[in-house]
Amino acid sequence: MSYQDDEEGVPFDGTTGSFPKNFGYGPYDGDHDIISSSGDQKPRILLMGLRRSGKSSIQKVVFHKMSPNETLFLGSTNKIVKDDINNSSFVQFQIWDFPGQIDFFDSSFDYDTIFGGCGALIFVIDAQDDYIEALNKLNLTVTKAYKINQNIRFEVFIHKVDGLGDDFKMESQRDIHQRAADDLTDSGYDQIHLSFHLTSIYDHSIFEAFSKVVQKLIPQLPALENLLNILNTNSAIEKSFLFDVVSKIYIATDSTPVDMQSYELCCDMIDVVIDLSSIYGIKEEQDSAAFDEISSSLIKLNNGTILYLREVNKFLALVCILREDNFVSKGIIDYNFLCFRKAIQQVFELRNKNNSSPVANVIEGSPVVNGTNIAGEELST
Ligand SMILES: Nc1nc2c(ncn2[C@@H]2O[C@H](COP(=O)(O)OP(=O)(O)OP(=O)(O)O)[C@@H](O)[C@H]2O)c(=O)[nH]1
Repeated sequence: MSYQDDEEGVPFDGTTGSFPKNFGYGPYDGDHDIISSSGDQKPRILLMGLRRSGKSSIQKVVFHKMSPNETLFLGSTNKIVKDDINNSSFVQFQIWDFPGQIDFFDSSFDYDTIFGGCGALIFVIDAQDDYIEALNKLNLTVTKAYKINQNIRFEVFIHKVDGLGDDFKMESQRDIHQRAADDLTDSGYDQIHLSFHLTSIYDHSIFEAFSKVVQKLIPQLPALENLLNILNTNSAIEKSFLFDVVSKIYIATDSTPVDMQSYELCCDMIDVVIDLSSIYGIKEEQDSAAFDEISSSLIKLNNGTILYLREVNKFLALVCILREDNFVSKGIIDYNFLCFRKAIQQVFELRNKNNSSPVANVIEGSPVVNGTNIAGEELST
């Protein structure tokens, strides 16, 4: 393994790491942006489910770096806990962690406000427990929320699957999926779409599932995916992820399927880079961070694969997987990366300029044409 601090990394336009704070996040369909009670435009993600299903643990592990074992000592949540995910992170939204014993007939809860401004609702089901009661609650929650806000995305985390064998895991998922769909049909809501994810805080599955939830709240996702596809094609890269460095959520990847092993490798690489930078990379006299505009790393695996990380801005890193034979043209890859980085910045700048302008919509729909990025520059092949 080799680690290198890329000294010749070109500072980007003098604006690297200084993207405007408001990235224009909103519901994916762009019909209306979510305004929180404080007036901020921030998508809201609700965490619901029965008591002890693992809601608070998920939030703490993914966004507060709590180790999974420490969650054993978490107390029960007895009121709605609102968490602003915006400190030093690209991923900006609010997570509302609900108490498991929430009663939908309690008049003290203002459901119009709660569901009205919500982007995604994650319902957590403990797969190690009997899930019949959880399915009843899921049905009640989803139908109630849908009546108030039809734009909510419903995500079901079949959680704590670390304790289950592979066959049992798949069988539980099939059974839960089937029963939940039947329940919705019985209550006359078969138009509601539920997405299912198998998760555990003891591996990367919870980060992967959360990545997918967050991606659906990023209006620029098609543009980002297209840019990654173009970068891959022109640089002989096999897989690339755009990571939020702090949470290790990937906010976009190219259109090839994600396999867990590649995702885990890339997460581990970010850990290695941050750890090494914290020890050797921080200059004492400056107030510098472990991840900055010259952060870059190259790891050669003994199976002829290369992991290549480059800083995109102070929140985002591009992590690529490619074959060692294709890395001979590193100059081209680096040039293409600079075009990619510039295009990404333009996507967000345009979005920020005018959230609802026709220009922003064009960019969401067709950001890149025939190997040319939206900056009009050709990528090298
Ligand atoms: N095996 C396993 N245990 C988990 C997992 N996630 C959470 N737990 C455990 O589940 C227990 C309950 O977790 P909490 O996060 O407190 O559950 P909660 O849903 O917030 O509970 P309430 O606040 O009562 O609604 C804790 O002991 C966690 O360690 C997981 O992925 N696998």
